[in-house]
Amino acid sequence: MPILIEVDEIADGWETLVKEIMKDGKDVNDERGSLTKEILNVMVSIKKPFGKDAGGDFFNIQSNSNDISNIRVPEGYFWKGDRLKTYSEQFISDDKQGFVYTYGNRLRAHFKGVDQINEAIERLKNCRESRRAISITWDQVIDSKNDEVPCMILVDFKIRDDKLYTTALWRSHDIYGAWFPNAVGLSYLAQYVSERVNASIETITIHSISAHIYEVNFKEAQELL
Ligand SMILES: O=c1ccn([C@H]2C[C@H](O)[C@@H](COP(=O)(O)O)O2)c(=O)[nH]1
Repeated sequence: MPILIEVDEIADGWETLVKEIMKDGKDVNDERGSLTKEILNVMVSIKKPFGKDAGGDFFNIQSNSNDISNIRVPEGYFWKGDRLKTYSEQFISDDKQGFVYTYGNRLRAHFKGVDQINEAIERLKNCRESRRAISITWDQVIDSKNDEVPCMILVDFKIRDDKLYTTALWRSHDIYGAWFPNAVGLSYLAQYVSERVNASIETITIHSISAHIYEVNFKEAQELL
C-alpha cells in the first residue's frame, strides 16, 4: 500500500519515515548482499522545507531567499553544516567533481550539454502553468551496465498561484543515511529555480519507490521509536 506522509519540515519527514520503516518495513536482501527493511512507494510532502519561519511575507515583501543553514537537522545526525552545504551545491553544479555521477551534472550537462534546469526555468517563464518543466537523470545507455547509478530519477517543477511545487522521484532511497541530505539538496535546487521564476517555494514532494533502512542502522533507527 502506498503511503503519504505530510510534514512541516524536512527533519519531521525523516523522523516519521524512519519510524514507519522500522515498524512496518519488510526484510529485503539487496544485490550487494545487504539486509534492509523496506517499504514500497512512500511519498513525503514537506510544507516548509526551509523551516517554519522561512521565506514568508515579512512586512508584505515577498522574499524568495532562504538559507539551507536554517534547516533543522535531526538531533545528533551526522549530515550537517558545511558537509550539507557542499552536498547541496552538487545539486546545482554541472561539475561532476570526479564522482561517477552527480545530480547537478546529470541535470545540467550530462545529456549532450543540455541544461535541463535552465530549460525548465525557460518553460515556466514562457508559461507559468506549464506541465513540461521536467528534468531527468537516468541515462539508459550507461546506467543499464554501471554499478553506481542515480537514485533520484526525475525532478518536476510546477507553478500554481505563483507558488513553486517541486516533486522528485527516487527509485531507491536509503532513508537513514541519504534521504535527509537528498531532501536538503533538492530544496537548494528548488530555491535556485524559485528565484529565477519569481515564485515562492511551496510543498516539496519526495516519492521513494524503495524506501529502505540498512541493517547497520537498525539500532540507531530503533532508538527513534
Ligand atoms: O542520492 C542517493 C544516492 C544513493 N542512495 C542509496 C539508495 C540505495 O541504498 C543505494 C544505491 O543502491 P542500489 O539501489 O543502486 O542498489 O544508495 C540514496 O538513497 N540516495
